Amino acid sequence: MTTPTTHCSPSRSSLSCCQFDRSSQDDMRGPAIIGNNNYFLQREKHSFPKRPQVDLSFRDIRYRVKEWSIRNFSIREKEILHGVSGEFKSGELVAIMGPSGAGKSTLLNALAGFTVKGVSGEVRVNGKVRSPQSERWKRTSCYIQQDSILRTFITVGEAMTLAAHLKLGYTISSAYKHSQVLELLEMLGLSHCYDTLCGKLSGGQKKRLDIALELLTNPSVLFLDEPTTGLDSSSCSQCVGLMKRLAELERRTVICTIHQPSALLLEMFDTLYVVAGGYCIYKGPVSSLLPHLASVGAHCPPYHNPADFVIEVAIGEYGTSLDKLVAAAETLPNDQKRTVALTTDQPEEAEKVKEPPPPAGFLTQCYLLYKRQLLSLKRDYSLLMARLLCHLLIGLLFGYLYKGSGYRANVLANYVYLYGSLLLLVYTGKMAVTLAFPLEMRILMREHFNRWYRLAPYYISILLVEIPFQAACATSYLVVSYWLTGQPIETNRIIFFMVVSIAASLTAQAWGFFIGVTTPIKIAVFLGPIIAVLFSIFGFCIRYFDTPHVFRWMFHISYFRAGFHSLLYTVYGYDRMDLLCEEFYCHYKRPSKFLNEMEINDVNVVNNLVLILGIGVLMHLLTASALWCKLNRR
Ligand SMILES: Nc1ncnc2c1ncn2[C@@H]1O[C@H](COP(=O)(O)OP(=O)(O)OP(=O)(O)O)[C@@H](O)[C@H]1O
Repeated sequence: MTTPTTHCSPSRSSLSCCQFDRSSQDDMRGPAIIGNNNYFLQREKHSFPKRPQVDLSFRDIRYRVKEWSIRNFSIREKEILHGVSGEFKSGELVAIMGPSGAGKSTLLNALAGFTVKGVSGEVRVNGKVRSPQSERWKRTSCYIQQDSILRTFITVGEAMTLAAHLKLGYTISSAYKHSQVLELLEMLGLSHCYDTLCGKLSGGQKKRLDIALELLTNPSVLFLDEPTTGLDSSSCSQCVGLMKRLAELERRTVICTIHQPSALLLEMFDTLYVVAGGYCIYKGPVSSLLPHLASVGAHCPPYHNPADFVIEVAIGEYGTSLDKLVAAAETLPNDQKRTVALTTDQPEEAEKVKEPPPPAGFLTQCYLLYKRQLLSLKRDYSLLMARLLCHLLIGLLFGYLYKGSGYRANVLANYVYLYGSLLLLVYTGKMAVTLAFPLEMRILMREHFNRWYRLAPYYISILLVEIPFQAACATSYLVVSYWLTGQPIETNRIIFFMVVSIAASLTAQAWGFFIGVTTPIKIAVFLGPIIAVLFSIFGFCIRYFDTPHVFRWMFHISYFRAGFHSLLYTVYGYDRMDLLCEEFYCHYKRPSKFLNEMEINDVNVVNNLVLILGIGVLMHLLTASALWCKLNRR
């Protein structure tokens, strides 16, 4: 494998950075000047499977959310979109505009099917009612979020190749997929970044890579949430120019939300849909915007940017009320353009339409996602190394502090060592994933929604990395500290000790996944430790019969208690011989005496192990269910 570069370099393509810079300058001169020098206007070779053209219409779209009102101490319903309607044709570049908080992203999310909960109304695709969850719709469309969410430590080429394998499966040859990848990268002006790490791309390049990744299946409808936000004017023009080209070639429907574009950029859009306060105040061609506003008494001053003007009108700066604008928008004629949907009257066109190849199968998805995880970790191993080193160092420290406590009759020191060890393994197992997972969520949301893979392979690929690593960390700690503290060197005891400790650590990790998935990061930070401590006190220095009745159930479900008692029994049970007494009298010279007094003289280690692992499996199932709900019940 080639070493990834940290900046775009001319590799695998005749196109160079110098050409890119020149094209950027061309773009700044406006759309009319974008010529053959520009990457984005290079001819598409049409090697992608032809996809159906899609006309999208929507009626009475409403979005309601339930809000908790502290003042009234009740839940109230708030309507954000108030029954908007419209129609977007294939081959059109559509801009959804409006003041901040008008409902642009909400409308885009509802149309894309990204938001389902709370949305009512009807969306039709080529005249047929669309279900947002339908597989057919998901195959036809893609949704690109505002923030570019890419894995920073894989290269552009690797990201594209992996996406191609996942999305296009293995029914088509790797050579064909590679040619698709190269063609798309060339089309989007990213060929020279093939070996560049995604994290090192510029904002504009990231946006284009986002688009390239989704274009692999050649979707008919592209939804983009504020694709130009955060870009300079040159990159904005490039981005809108690219979207325009995507709409024109193959007559895709490209719909994006946009913040106050320049007059030049605005002209590149075919259709404008202006939202204010959750209502539509204009829908139609860009060229008809100013005449329409003039008809309601809002005259655009000369040399004023129409995009700025319509926003100013929407927020009432020209004295035109929202009601008047909404009423005027309702009188706008529907688009009379011919519907270009592929229906039975166009059999030869319809014949050319192909379903994209089936995506990779379950096991292949697991393998590819696992490979991606490993690749990222290989390049960014500092965190893993830190985790491993910390375990080793703490093992040395504990070993030093409790040196020899394993064979001495000073049982209390060993008792504290065993408790501390388990607490350490529970904390490190839990917190590492509790905090890391919320960051993963955004990538998962985007890729899962765009049908890259299913949830189960994704989750399995994460576990295939996290479980062995946590087990390795725990082992490194246990080996060092077990030996230094002088615990009994007997095969069975060593095996039980290691297995129980690692199992408890992995179950804590499962809890960590669950907390990370179900709670916001700020709450997860303290909820994780609180739960760990809560379960740990039941079993440590408190006996079952001393525990108030109301808390006794905690004994039965505490994997910490099960783990701790099993460790004590493994070390002191199974008829262990007398401990070394270096003083005149040692109360716990006989290990069985200690176990008797702690009321843990009949521990069944295997049963406890089953309980620990059972809770771990249960937590993973609950995590997967919570993830499924998050992904599918938005
Ligand atoms: N789930 C929700 N709960 C409560 N309010 C919401 C929710 N989703 C959106 N809103 C509110 O709806 C309004 C519209 O939000 P939206 O994100 O669609 O605005 P926008 O036009 O895209 O704004 P911007 O341009 O600033 O991103 C905002 O006032 C927002 O606070």
